[in-house]
Amino acid sequence: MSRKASDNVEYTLRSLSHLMKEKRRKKDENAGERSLVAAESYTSINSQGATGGGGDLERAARRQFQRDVTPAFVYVVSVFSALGGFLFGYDTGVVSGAMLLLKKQMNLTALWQELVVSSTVGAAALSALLGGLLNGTCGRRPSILIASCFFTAGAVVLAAAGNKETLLAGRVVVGLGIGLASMTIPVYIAEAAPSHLRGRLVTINTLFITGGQFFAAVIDGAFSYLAKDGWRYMFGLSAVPSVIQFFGFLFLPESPRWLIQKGQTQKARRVLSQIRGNQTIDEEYDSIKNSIDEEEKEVGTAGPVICRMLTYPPTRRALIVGCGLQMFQQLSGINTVMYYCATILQMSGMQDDTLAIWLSAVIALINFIFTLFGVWLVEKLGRRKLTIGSLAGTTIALIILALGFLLSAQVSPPVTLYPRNSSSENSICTKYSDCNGCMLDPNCGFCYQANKSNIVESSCVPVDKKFNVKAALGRCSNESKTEELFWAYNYCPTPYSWIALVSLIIYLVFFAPGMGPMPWTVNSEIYPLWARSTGNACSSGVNWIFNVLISLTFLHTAEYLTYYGAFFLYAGFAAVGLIFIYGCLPETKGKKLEEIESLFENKLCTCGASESDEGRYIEYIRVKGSNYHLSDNDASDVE
Ligand SMILES: O[C@H]1[C@H](O)[C@@H](O)[C@H](O)[C@@H](O)[C@H]1O
Repeated sequence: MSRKASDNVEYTLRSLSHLMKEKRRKKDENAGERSLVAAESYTSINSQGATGGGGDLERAARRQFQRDVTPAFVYVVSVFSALGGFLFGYDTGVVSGAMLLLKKQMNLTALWQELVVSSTVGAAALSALLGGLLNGTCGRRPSILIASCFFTAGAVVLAAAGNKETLLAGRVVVGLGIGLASMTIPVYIAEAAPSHLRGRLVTINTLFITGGQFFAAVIDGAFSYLAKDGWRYMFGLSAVPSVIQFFGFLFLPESPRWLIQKGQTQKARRVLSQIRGNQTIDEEYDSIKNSIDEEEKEVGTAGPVICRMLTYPPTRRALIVGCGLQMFQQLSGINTVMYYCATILQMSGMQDDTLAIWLSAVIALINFIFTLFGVWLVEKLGRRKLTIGSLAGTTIALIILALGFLLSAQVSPPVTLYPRNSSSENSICTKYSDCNGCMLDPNCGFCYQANKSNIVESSCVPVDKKFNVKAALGRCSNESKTEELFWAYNYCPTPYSWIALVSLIIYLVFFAPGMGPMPWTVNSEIYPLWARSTGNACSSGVNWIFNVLISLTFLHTAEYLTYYGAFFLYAGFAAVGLIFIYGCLPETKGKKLEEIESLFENKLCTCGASESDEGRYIEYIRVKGSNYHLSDNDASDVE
């Protein structure tokens, strides 16, 4: 054995024996047992692999220890739950590709298209708000089972829909599932996870949301070639994960915290032992039970939960932070980017419909990959730093996006050709003197003749409302474009269009790891047990309401404020959000759910717990500079 390795082993054994003595002295059974497990595994690894050198030993010990501390079952629980996140992402994402085919096959007017898209989001808002009641009274598990029934039923109705009314009904049913899943799943995972992994496991749910959005974009691309019934497959496929989730949850347990709250002691103990593996659960059980009893004494049990939450300062503050986070997530325009990225990409010069669909898939993939970064970063940086860094980057990206559009608007090509006999239909568009004005009017498109990338002659003409891909009359009304004649609907040919594409990517690189997942993660942890369902119902409801508001108003906002105005507006919202989060979001990393309420005891906006706070509840054994996270007790034990 090398000198360095033998030093390490000796040092470790001394630390461990010291730790065990301390533990025995304190007669703390739980912590003592856990240390023993770690000590045994560490010593056995040392005796087997001493030749491997200090680094290998340390890594092996850490791996062994993590296996002991985190049984695989909690990962199984999280992944099955996160299938609900996948369906949330899939069902909100798939509609844009399905719509391209549907509007032709079912002759959908603009109003019907808008109804089919936003009915889901509206229903999600409603069911998220009502889901709090279901969660509180029936439990998390039945709520998830009901959500998967909604997902499956919605998928079947949509895939079989014979008319637009059935289509609308199917989208509403799917929306009910999305809303219920979006508020229940983060809570369920947070209540089952051990505190040192909670952030990571809840963030996996958002990873699945973005995964669902990416998968939807790929399915949209693949089935877009099946012009006749491609949309049926797009919608119907979502029945597969929802059925898997349903059957999985028949075997998965109820949240132990909910069971304790409802007084189902034996069952709660059984579930807790099941998800904590070979660790003793007495300490965790007692701390949950005590905190419920104390809260009941302090807040009482009379009256509706929302009233108690609003009159009790810590939960009122938590609610403001939780709803604020969800509101600013949507106000920073993520869904404008996700729903309209094909349009935004077309504006940056990609004229081909299929190419735009595939590029949307690339954008969704970027969102997914960078959410994965969030999963990795959340337990390293903590929620606060991650959210602040993410929103700061998002704000800058929005400003660049807006500047890109501003620059494009300034060099917007002028209209040079006006029809000689302007009919009434024509006159809506003849009032525009350049492409920018023409593009912003949904009734008009820009028809231009280009000669080696120079625009020679151009006019603003009414669009053929049915397909948007050609003009209703005059030049460009013939679908077989001549070589030099181009039709630009919703965009203008300018040399600065690439800025939109680049800033869209920067936007997602910053948004995805922090502002995407953190509002969900933080909301799953900041409320005490009695207020958790209601708190999450309210904040998820706020998320969906602002989602509808922003995505429904984007095109109108762009019409009134122009595109750069709209993005400057979102940048302004994001900047206000940054101030709010900087002032009000405390760090919850590593804290037990029962400890988090204390962060909201002081008046709002003095938060931002320092790293040194962790000394209170994180125990380390130091092996020459390497820290092994052992238990959630007082660090002074090992000093
Ligand atoms: O956290 C998610 C995620 O960032 C999605 O990409 C977005 O579409 C949702 O609205 C949001 O809630």
